[in-house]
Amino acid sequence: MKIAVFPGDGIGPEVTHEAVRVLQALDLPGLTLFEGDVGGIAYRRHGHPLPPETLEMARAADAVLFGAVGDPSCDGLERHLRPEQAILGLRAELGLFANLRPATTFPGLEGMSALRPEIAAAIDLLIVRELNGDVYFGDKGTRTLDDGQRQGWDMMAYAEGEVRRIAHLAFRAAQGRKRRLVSVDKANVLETSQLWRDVVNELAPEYPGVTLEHMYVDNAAMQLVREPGRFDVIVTGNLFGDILSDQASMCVGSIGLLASASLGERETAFGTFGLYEPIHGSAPDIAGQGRANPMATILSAAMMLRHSFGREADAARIESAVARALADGVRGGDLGGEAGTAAIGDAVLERL
Ligand SMILES: NC(=O)C1=CN([C@@H]2O[C@H](COP(=O)(O)OP(=O)(O)OC[C@H]3O[C@@H](n4cnc5c(N)ncnc54)[C@H](O)[C@@H]3O)[C@@H](O)[C@H]2O)C=CC1
Ligand SMILES: CC(C)CC(=O)C(=O)O
Ligand SMILES: [Mg+2]
Repeated sequence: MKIAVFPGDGIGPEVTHEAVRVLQALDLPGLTLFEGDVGGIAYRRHGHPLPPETLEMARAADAVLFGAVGDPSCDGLERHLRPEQAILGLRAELGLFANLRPATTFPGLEGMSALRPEIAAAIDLLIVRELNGDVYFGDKGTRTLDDGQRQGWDMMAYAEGEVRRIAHLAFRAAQGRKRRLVSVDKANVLETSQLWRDVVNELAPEYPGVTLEHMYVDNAAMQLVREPGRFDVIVTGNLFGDILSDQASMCVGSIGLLASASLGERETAFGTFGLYEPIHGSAPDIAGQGRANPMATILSAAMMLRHSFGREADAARIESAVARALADGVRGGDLGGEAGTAAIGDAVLERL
């Protein structure tokens, strides 16, 4: 079991450290961890946010545990050298087209939701976000118009094959859950979205047991806070999925709680190769203070054991330890409490 660990910037190393402690406590057979540089730290050490040796390390591993990248001091760099290119590059180079972002209420935490507790209590949804296309990967630039103004532009595009593979994955995910799929787009305005909707509709007859609904993204943002319990699986593009998942995190209680798995088609001896990371970023505002909540990263390690190593029992063990810590009142600053990063890690370890 070879795991490449890429801590990255800001709170990335702090939260990754706790997730590694949890993995090490599980007595996993043949567990080998190796660490690589990504993001701003990699730019400073190697002149590039995703150095070739880091990419090689990812390719040689069975799974990647990723912290976060992003450093305000790098925001003035040319775009291809910015820290964020590390995660975009890994997703593209490793063919990780499917980003699974589950959001489920934790018992006892309903009061921490930004929503009323009785509304938050019903949340149990999965956002399936396409991760290799959309405006994030289209051509982009800044040009000067005839009247002398600067204009920034980014191309949004989806090929039907890209939509088809993520839609199949989402239909199958819905089959294994409550069999309700909501496809989120902006087909009333965008051609990209109209194609998305057409392709999803073409596949629907292959999944007769799944109820398919289409929803415009503006309405979806509203429904997510009005009645999040109505959602089971949401499938959407890269940009909309990025935004809606941060929003879903506050419906549950904190961005420090939501994990993710990024999967492609590569199979290893143990399961599907994947990259696992919290949905949050490097949080420069709290970095270096030991205040970050590591639960999202710890829960991402659980997703790794499930999807990349077929170790459901170990995954469930971690998830239940996190849930029990929360039920026992262990709260980071993001949840109105006093527990620091290491104390939260300790609390999870004690309950494993
Ligand atoms: N996958 C990645 O590596 C991502 C990187 N980023 C990058 O991270 C940097 C900061 O971006 P922001 O927009 O501020 O988003 P962010 O997710 O880093 O932080 C947003 C807010 O949530 C808080 N927060 C985030 N994670 C937390 C945790 N585990 N515990 C407690 N509080 C937490 C932060 O303190 C901040 O107030 C940027 O450079 C951005 O590009 C952003 C999102 C994803
Ligand atoms: C930093 C971005 C590239 C991505 C992002 O915000 C995310 O994946 O959640
Ligand atoms: Mg994001």
